[in-house]
Amino acid sequence: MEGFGVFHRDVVLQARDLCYRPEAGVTLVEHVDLDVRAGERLAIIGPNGAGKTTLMRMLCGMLKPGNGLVHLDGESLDRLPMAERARRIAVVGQSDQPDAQLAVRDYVGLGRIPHAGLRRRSDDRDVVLDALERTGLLALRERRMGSLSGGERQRAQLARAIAQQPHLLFLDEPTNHLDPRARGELLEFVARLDIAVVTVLHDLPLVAPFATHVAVMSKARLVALGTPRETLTAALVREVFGIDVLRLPHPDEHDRELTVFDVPIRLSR
Ligand SMILES: Nc1ncnc2c1ncn2[C@@H]1O[C@H](COP(=O)(O)OP(=O)(O)OP(=O)(O)O)[C@@H](O)[C@H]1O
Repeated sequence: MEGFGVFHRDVVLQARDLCYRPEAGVTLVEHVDLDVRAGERLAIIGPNGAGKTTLMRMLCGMLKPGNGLVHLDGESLDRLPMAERARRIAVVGQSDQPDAQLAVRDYVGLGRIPHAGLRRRSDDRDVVLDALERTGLLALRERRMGSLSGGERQRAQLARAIAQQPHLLFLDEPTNHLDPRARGELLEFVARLDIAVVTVLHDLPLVAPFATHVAVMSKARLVALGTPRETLTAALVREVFGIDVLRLPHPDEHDRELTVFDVPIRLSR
C-alpha cells in the first residue's frame, strides 16, 4: 500500500493526495489527505464552489481521481468489483432522479439489489419495511415516487440507502429540502445508524451537533480537519465563510452553549 503507511483496522476510508484537474489550469481538488474510522461522521463543509462535491465523488468512487488513492477497508477502491463496492457503500446524491412511476417501496427495494441481484431474498421485504418505518415513510409506501414532496423524496432516498445495509454512507447535502425540525430529525436518525458517514453539509448550525469530524474545504484545498471544536473556530469561519460565529451561554440550560452563525442582511445603509 504505497503512500498509506500503516493501515489501521478501524479505518474504513483512507484518502491520500487526492487531486482533480478536469483541464489544464483548472484545479477543483488539491492534495487532500483524510481518514474516516468506524463510527465516525465526517462533515465536508465550505463555501459554494470550494470542491466539496468533487471531493466526495472521488471518495465514493463516482469520480476517478486525477491523482491520489482511495482505500476502502484497506483495499484500493478502484480495484473492488462494483457489486462488492455497492454492498459496502451507499450514496445519496443531489442529482439522483428516481423513476417517478415507481412505488416508494419498490424504489427503496432497489437498495437490496447489491445483496441479492435481481432475485428477491426472503429477508429483503423485512429490510425494506424497516427502512421505510425508520424514515417515517411506511404510510406512503404505495405512493408513486413522482407524487412525493421534496422532503419525502429525500427521506425515500435515504431509506433506499439504508436498505442497502452499507457500513459507509455518503450524503450530499441531505438536509436541503427539509424544514428546520426535519433537518435535525434526519441527522439524528443518521447518527443513530452507528455506521461511518461522510456528508457534504451546508447547514453550519447542525455540523457540531451531528459530526464527529469536520473537513473544511476552501478554493479546492482542505484548510482544516479535526473535531467541530478544533475546526469551527471564529477565525476560521470568518476567513472561509466571511461570517461571524458566536458562542453564547444558553439562557435556560447552564450546561449548554448556543452557537450562532451571524449572517447579516443589511437592507439599509
Ligand atoms: N468539469 C468541470 N470543469 C470545470 N469546472 C468544474 C467542473 N466541474 C465542476 N466545476 C467547478 O468546480 C468548482 C467546484 O465544484 P463542486 O461542485 O465540487 O463545489 P461545491 O463545493 O460542492 O459547491 P456547492 O456548495 O456550490 O455545491 C465549481 O466552481 C464548479 O463550477
